Amino acid sequence: MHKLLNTPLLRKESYIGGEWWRGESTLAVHCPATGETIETVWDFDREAATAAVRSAELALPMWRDKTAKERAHILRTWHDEIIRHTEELALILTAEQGKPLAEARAEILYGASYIEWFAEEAKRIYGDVIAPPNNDRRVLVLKQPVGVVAAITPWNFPSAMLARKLAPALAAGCTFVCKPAAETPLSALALAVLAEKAGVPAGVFNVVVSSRAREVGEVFTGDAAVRKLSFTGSTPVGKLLAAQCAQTVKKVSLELGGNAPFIVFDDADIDRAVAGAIASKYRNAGQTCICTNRILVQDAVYDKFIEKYCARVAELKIGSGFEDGVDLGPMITADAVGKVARLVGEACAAGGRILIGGKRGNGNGNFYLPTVLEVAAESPICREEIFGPVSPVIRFVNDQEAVSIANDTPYGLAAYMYSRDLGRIWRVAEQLEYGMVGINESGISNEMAPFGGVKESGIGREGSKYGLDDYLETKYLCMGIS
Ligand SMILES: NC(=O)c1ccc[n+]([C@@H]2O[C@H](COP(=O)([O-])OP(=O)(O)OC[C@H]3O[C@@H](n4cnc5c(N)ncnc54)[C@H](O)[C@@H]3O)[C@@H](O)[C@H]2O)c1
Ligand SMILES: O=C[C@H](O)CS(=O)(=O)O
Repeated sequence: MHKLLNTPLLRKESYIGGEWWRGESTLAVHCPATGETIETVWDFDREAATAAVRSAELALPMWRDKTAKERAHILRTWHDEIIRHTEELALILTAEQGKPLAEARAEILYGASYIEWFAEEAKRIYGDVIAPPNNDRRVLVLKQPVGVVAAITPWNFPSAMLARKLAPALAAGCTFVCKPAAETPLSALALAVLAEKAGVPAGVFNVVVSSRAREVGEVFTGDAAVRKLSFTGSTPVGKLLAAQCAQTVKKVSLELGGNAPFIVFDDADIDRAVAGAIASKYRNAGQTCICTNRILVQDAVYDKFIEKYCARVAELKIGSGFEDGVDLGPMITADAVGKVARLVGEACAAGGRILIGGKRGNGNGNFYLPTVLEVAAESPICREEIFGPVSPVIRFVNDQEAVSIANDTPYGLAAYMYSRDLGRIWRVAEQLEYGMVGINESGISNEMAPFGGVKESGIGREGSKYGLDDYLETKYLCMGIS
């Protein structure tokens, strides 16, 4: 395996209460490009999850009572340590998740940007003094940390999705326990190494690695000391966890699945639209929540778009994320490849036509060729989150048809539209039932913007000035002064 093995950031133990825990059983972490085992890590269960919650509960008063400036300094130091170790973190990420190194480096920097952002926002948590209804009292509002936060994160961005949660939580004065995806635990453990180095106090940040997700989830959602669950993952699991949280009325942040439409109108800059669609569709081999899931192209420019788009797809290079010049790495597992193959087969059975790709890649890795197929809006592939390198393309006639097709899904995370008509942009963007809309731009993710969805794509926002609210409680003080 790549030279990453010699980095002290590579840990087997889970990080609980400021200690590195060794367990009684292990789980293997595989390289999706080759199938080889890159590391075995200790595999924990509900007891360790409970111990982590107790550690976070014990550390809460100390962390909550630090000044905002003290918390900000520690977060900023953590950010600086991450930046200093970007290359090692990126190598670990590519090894366990498979994405090209350039994307892995970008993810590390992207996650670090949330820690930097909320180190700054920590000092901007404001309350209110409100005009009283009577002169014998004063009305005040305090913002206070929610308390112990539990997080469960996915394998597709194993570093950034964790950073996007821990940053606002710790900035607000909360303490934090998390369970990374069992496919990609190493990135979270590497962040814990740097947390310790940056002076994050024991018990403030805890990482529990487990193959028994349900067990750990039952602790995180059931323990009354946990006052908030922040989950990023599939919509079905998000629904299950939210229901479990209801028993103790926890706050929840849910960043769930997507079914992004990418709408190309007849007045669009076609070259810009092609570039935007390639970037949005094939990043992380199509395994991102905001990947384009359906491409809608207006009749008058359909043939021109298809010709240019397929030419660009044909140039995409797939291979190991460690290879120079690779555009697409492997998918996370063989099952993930199987799901994509099933969706393509169903689309073809329903009348879809493959224009390029449509089959598994060579070698023993989890590869699927970048694929474009023409489908009807009703095709089964348009109903599911593909989460793979496949572009279904749909032809439409008028604006209202495009909006109707785009909104015809339970999901509402990201949508994209390309047009140069200002009136059309406003009319369509306001009608799209999505939390985020890219207009002539598909690179929409950054720490300064509120990331999140509507409908069955989630609850809450991550990043931006709005992101801190999800980790704060509002307390009203009515002070009699007579
Ligand atoms: N909206 C966003 O910001 C965002 C970001 C990344 C991924 N996602 C979504 O995540 C999905 C892909 O990630 P995934 O395959 O890891 O999703 P997943 O829902 O299968 O797993 C996500 C996490 O939940 C855990 N988990 C699974 N079942 C659980 C249970 N019963 N109890 C407790 N924990 C459980 C997993 O171990 C993992 O850590 C896609 O749907 C994608 O759209 C959304
Ligand atoms: O997969 C979901 C991620 O949130 C995508 S991004 O890294 O935020 O663009």
